[in-house]
This record gives sequence, C-alpha cells and structure tokens, in this order.
Amino acid sequence: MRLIQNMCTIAEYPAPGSAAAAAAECCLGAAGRRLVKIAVVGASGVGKTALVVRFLTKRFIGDYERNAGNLYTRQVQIEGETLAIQVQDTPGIQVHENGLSCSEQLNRCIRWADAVVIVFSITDHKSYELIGQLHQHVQQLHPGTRLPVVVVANKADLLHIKQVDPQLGLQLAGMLGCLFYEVSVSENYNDVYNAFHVLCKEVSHKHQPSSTPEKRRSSLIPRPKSPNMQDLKRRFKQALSAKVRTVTSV
Ligand SMILES: Nc1nc2c(ncn2[C@@H]2O[C@H](COP(=O)(O)OP(=O)(O)OP(=O)(O)O)[C@@H](O)[C@H]2O)c(=O)[nH]1
Repeated sequence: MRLIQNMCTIAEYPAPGSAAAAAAECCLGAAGRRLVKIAVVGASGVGKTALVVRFLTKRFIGDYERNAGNLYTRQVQIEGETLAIQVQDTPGIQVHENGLSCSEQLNRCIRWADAVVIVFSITDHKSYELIGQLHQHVQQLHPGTRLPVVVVANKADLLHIKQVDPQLGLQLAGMLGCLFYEVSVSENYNDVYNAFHVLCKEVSHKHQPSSTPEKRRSSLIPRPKSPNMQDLKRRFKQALSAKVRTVTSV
C-alpha cells in the first residue's frame, strides 16, 4: 500500500531505472557512500509498506492506500561504515492458478535489487505459500549469483487469528538458505531494524573485495628463499654430482 500521511523524514524517489533514480544514485555515489538496494516483495496486505515505513521512520502508521511502488532512502551504520540504503516498496503479488503473476515493474525492481525481503503474514496462509515460488523467481532473475534474501513473517501480534505457525516460516527459510525474522511491525521496531540491518551486512560483505589490490600485489612478489633451504639444495647437488662422478669413474 502507499503511504497516505505526509512523511517529511523520508526522501521519496522515482521508480528504479528511471532517469531521476539514476540521478539519485549518482548523488549518493558523489557523497562517497556505498549503496545497498533492497526490494520488499510479498502478497498483498502482508504489511510491506508498514514494514518499510517502520524501518525508515521507527513509526507504525496503520493507514495506507494501495502501493504504486515507492523508493525510499536512508543511511545506516554497518561495522563503522555509513551506507546509503534504497528500499523499494512493491505492489502486492497476485497468484493465479498457473503460478505467480509478476508485473514487469516488479521484475525490474527485483533485478535492480542487491537484496530482497520476502514478507508474509502469519494471518494469511496464502501469503506463506507464495514464499517458495517467489524465492525461486528472485533467484531466476539473478542468474549466476545467490542474492541475499531475508524471509519476514509479519503480524506476530495477531496470534489469535494466525493461520501459519512462524516455526514453519523458519523451517522454509532454512531450506531456501535464507535468513528469517518473525516481526510485528505494529509492536516492535527492533526486530524490523535487525532484519534490514543483517541484510545490509550480508550485501556489504558480498561486495567487499576478497583482498585489496595492495594485498594481491604483495602476494605476487616471490618471497625470498630461506638461506638454509638454498644451502641445503647446494649441498645436495654437490653430493649428487660427487656420486655421479664416482659412478662414471668406475
Ligand atoms: N496488527 C498488525 N497489523 C499490521 C501489521 N503490519 C501491517 N499491518 C496492517 O496490515 C494492513 C496492510 O498493511 P500494508 O503495509 O498496507 O500491506 P502491503 O503488503 O503494503 O499491501 P499492498 O500494498 O496491498 O501490497 C494495514 O492495515 C496495516 O496497518 C502488524 O504487524 N500488525
């Protein structure tokens, strides 16, 4: 859903891929911040907008209108480094008899992302059933790489009307190789923050070069041989040639 209330703390960005979004990325680049792009996906009504807004503003505002797909930005500190995060809220996914129905807009958002949050609601079994297919779809749109994904089970405060045991979400996430968070966007900010934070950390580590050019260069410089080894080799050769000489002289 789209946020109705005026949120001055959130910088709202146009859709990914547009000229304005590219300009926004350039600005962030110029500020020298590494950029982490996260898409939030899931069935309709599971609380995607509420989750994004909670993460960005710490507030839960229960009143939203249908989501047109907004892009927001904020900065976070990950292991002493300030990263710029762009979070793309997406329209709810529809399910048809023959599987998922993902619009081209949604596919563009997923391709654009460095990481994905897949949300379901514990009060909606159908939203849980989507997770597997959605995860597969995300990975198909990123061939040749394993995109970091976190599965979020939302509305943990509504236990009296739950249709899915959060434990099932944990098991499924484990099978898919994803991180898992059970949250109540309405009641708990910390869990929401942790879900995004851990994802940013994973992306940040993934993008970190395994070794710096300086390290690589130094590993190419041959190490000086141990004088003892050289000495040993010389003595071994001498002994060998002496033996050869004795053999040929016989
Ligand atoms: N009780 C409770 N309600 C929640 C929670 N999170 C979201 N909601 C409510 O669930 C409804 C749907 O939330 P949205 O954030 O609009 O859901 P969405 O996934 O963005 O929906 P679409 O835009 O249709 O895809 C709203 O009325 C929210 O107030 C939660 O943790 N607990």
